[in-house]
Amino acid sequence: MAYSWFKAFHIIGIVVWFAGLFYLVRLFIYHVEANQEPEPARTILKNQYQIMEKRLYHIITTPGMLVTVAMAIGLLSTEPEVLKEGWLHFKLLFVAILLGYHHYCGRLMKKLAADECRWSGQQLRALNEAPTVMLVVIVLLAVFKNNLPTDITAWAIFGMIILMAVTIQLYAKKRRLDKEKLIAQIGQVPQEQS
Ligand code: HEM
Repeated sequence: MAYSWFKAFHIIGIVVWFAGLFYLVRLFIYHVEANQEPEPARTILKNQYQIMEKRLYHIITTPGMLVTVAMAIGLLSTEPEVLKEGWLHFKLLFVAILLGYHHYCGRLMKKLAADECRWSGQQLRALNEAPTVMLVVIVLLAVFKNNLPTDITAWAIFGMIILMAVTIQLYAKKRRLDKEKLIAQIGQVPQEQS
């Protein structure tokens, strides 16, 4: 029974942790792109994003991570023989990378606050794909364990995920280009009239 409770809250922790990780880097993107706004909007937006990032990191993301890890320790102490299984070793490798990513997001947040972040919006968008990859790999390892499927269904699902990711990226790019075009047009209107 204790094992099921640990597992349930392990999964709840994961949902909270990832919600925080995904939204945090999205806020970083808005924060960096606020530099393109004229004053006083730039300062107002940057200050607002800074507050939102801090709250999200300290009140949602880090507690989500702590619940996930604490419940994982509960799972392992209830059934220590799981520690000998190969899938768990692979999973722990990816979890270690994820923890590194979490820590790095905290550092980026401080750099943004100090106006020292050198990442562009485009680079941050690419960075925001990293937790998706880790989520997919870790969940597949946790569910399939040592029997990761390699049949046609598995490849079809994998292909669909890639297709969805590419479509989302292309759509986001199109929206950015449309916005840039609109800004350029608006910029030209007063010049044409004068
Ligand atoms: C902190 C390191 C972690 C450890 C030591 C750990 C360990 C475990 C263990 C022992 C189980 C129970 C397996 C079972 O009974 O079938 C489990 C379940 C699970 N873990 Fe983790 N985990 C960790 C982090 C994560 C992370 C970061 C994710 C997601 C990204 C994750 C996703 C899952 C899922 C989805 C299950 C449920 C699998 C199922 O019931 O089929 N775990 N974990």
